[in-house]
Amino acid sequence: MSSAPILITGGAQRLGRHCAERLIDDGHPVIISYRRERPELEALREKGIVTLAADFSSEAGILDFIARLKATTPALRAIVHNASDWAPDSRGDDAGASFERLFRVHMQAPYLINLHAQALLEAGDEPLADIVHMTDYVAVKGSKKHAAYAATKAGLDNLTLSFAAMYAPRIQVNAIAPAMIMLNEGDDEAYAEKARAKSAMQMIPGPGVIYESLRYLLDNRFVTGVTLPVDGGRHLR
Ligand SMILES: NC(=O)C1=CN([C@@H]2O[C@H](COP(=O)(O)OP(=O)(O)OC[C@H]3O[C@@H](n4cnc5c(N)ncnc54)[C@H](OP(=O)(O)O)[C@@H]3O)[C@@H](O)[C@H]2O)C=CC1
Ligand SMILES: Nc1nc2c(c(=O)[nH]1)N=C([C@H](O)[C@@H](O)CO)CN2
Repeated sequence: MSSAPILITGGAQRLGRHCAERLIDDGHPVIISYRRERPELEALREKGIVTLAADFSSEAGILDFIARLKATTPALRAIVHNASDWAPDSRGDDAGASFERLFRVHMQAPYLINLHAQALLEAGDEPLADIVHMTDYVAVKGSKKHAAYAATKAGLDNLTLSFAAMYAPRIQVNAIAPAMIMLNEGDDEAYAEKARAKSAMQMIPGPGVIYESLRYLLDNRFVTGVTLPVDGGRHLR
């Protein structure tokens, strides 16, 4: 078991929190980034998860997080770029600012963190290290209502190929492309029914399937430059 921690960005809730808790339960040290302080973070801290504040809405904010990450640990076993903003497209004056915000969290933050954290990943006590980009099924399909989100996730998906080539053979770089893993607050049964019908498996699985996919990538020593679809067979519908 590696003593170097695994970093999960945006790990204060939902999929990132689930993976952070499963990893620490499996004996891995974990660091998460969070944007908003809240009571739930205390429970994670009590489990031994290190929490670092991060706001990736500006380059300065990204670089400030990187500096504090480097001051927190001398090595990393893996980085999971999970932080994300599922913002619908705006048709107002803020459309450009909204696109820029999604570019920064989905593309610029993973790009700069990957560049600056290469040495941390290579300093780990295991022969290999991993970077995992959380993308989305819509990166290859597009989205009528989340075009900026889909485009910036597509950019993150492309970064998987470039960093996999740049960082082989010491660091594996892969992506996980989910679709409808868990509902959001306020999603009613009608929405859930529509969502279930979108995939061949006709279910909303919950975050366990993402942890299983992350485990596969972390445990496999011969997989890099790939995007793992975890979408219940959306392409079959
Ligand atoms: N949930 C699903 O069904 C699906 C999820 N995915 C992808 O899986 C990943 C996890 O999804 P999910 O758990 O729902 O994600 P969330 O929507 O819960 O977002 C995760 C975290 O990202 C953080 N975040 C958002 N914007 C910023 C920012 N500018 N700077 C720093 N942190 C930020 C938030 O922090 P805070 O709360 O502290 O503000 C939030 O807790 C995401 O990448 C998502 O795109 C893809 C398809 C389906
Ligand atoms: N950052 C987030 N990204 C996404 C979310 C979310 O809640 N946060 N949710 C989805 C939806 O489940 C979508 O897949 C439904 O079709 C997509 N991305």
